[in-house]
Amino acid sequence: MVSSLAGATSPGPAPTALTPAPFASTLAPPPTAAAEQHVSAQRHAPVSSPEEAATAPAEEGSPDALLIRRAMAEVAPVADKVTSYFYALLFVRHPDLRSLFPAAMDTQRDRLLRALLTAAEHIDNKEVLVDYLQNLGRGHRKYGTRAEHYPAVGECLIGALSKYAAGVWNAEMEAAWVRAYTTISQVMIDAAAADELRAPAWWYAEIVTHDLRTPDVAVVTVRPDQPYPFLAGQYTSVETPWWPRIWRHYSFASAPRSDGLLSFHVKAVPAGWVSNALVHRARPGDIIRLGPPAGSMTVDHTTESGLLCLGGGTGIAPIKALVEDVAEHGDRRPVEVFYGARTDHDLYDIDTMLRLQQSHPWLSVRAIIDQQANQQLPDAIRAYGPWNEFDAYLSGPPGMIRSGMNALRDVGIPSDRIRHDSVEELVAAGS
Ligand SMILES: NC(=O)C1=CN([C@@H]2O[C@H](COP(=O)(O)OP(=O)(O)OC[C@H]3O[C@@H](n4cnc5c(N)ncnc54)[C@H](O)[C@@H]3O)[C@@H](O)[C@H]2O)C=CC1
Repeated sequence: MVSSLAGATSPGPAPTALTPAPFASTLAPPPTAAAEQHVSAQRHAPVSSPEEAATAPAEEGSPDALLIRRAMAEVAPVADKVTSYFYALLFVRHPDLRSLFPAAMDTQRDRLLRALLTAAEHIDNKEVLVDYLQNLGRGHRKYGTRAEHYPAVGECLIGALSKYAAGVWNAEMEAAWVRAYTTISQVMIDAAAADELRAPAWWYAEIVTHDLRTPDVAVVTVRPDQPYPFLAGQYTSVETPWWPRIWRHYSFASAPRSDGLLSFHVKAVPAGWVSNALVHRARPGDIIRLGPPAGSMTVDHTTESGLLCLGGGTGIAPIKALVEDVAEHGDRRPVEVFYGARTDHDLYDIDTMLRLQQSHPWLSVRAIIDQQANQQLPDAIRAYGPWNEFDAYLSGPPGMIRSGMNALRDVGIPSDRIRHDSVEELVAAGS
């Protein structure tokens, strides 16, 4: 399945052969309301905005990275056009691929650009890139993506870039993109192939309980059709029967349970198809689909450091899972949870957290209500501490993650001891 990008390119000489693959989410059908989901967990994941990425110092990096960034900077002002043209090319030239994507493509649009920026930003940082792409490769199995689809995506990607970066595009730049895409696609294809040997592409799960905690937050518990291995602090993707091929990420709200059940905290957000369906439509007996587990916001059981956990809104879900995980390991490490919400009505899971606090002397839970405290969650930690012996966990809306990173660094926790979900999607959620 080696292919060439030749046909897709405009100026410049012939292409390098390529073993294709899509950038991050190009074949992934995702989504809309960015707030409806959170994403890939990474330890001290690089969080930068598209604007920052586009204006990153152009002079640093390998020759390929410089060429890639140059093209990115050129297309940044017309990102929407590039994305539309890319999908138009893909579906016209490869109509068989259309069925891998959701019926409504409007929400798909900016994911490609984000994925490109992420890949371009990290092209020199193999460790981060490989982790990210392996995850994507595994995650693409549930969309029905196969190795032979990747060349088509590569062709159309280069086709779209060469058209909109025409002012700077040349043979050298094209070769750099081809090399990058070849690497990217191969990592994804290999990860998917390895995963195929040990796990299904997706799981079916039946909703067993549906607990509406506030007018727009539900705790949904499901029973997967076969064992679902995961770690506390991870997340999965969820597809409902009402919106085929539209997947959203949700963190597991409990550590793995002996009865195999999984639970999620879902907030219905404006224009959030999946979240509204899960909160307002789903009932026990309904069947949803789950993708594989992902994310590295997990407890490091090799250390005895304390855990400082910040959970904002439904971001408390994985924090609860982490607390249960520490309890199950009998570690008795200090765990300090700050649970932030806009009003006291939004503290929908405070009873559970307080019950956990009662059972575990090493656990402290503090509710921070914006209105009452006159400050947002991350600032609250400054009044406590010292925190230099703690690892930190951040879970919540993108703006909270950003200001949480700053607050944590200010109180002496280095970024390599801070874990949180989400790289580029947090950014795209536009805090
Ligand atoms: N693993 C993760 O990171 C998870 C993330 N989430 C995300 O958490 C969000 C939850 O939404 P809601 O419940 O509506 O939360 P929300 O928007 O009501 O915020 C909850 C609290 O976080 C703090 N906060 C919010 N924005 C902030 C900012 N810009 N700077 C500092 N602090 C800020 C405030 O204290 C606020 O009360 C969603 O975006 C969801 O995708 C949800 C579950 C897991």
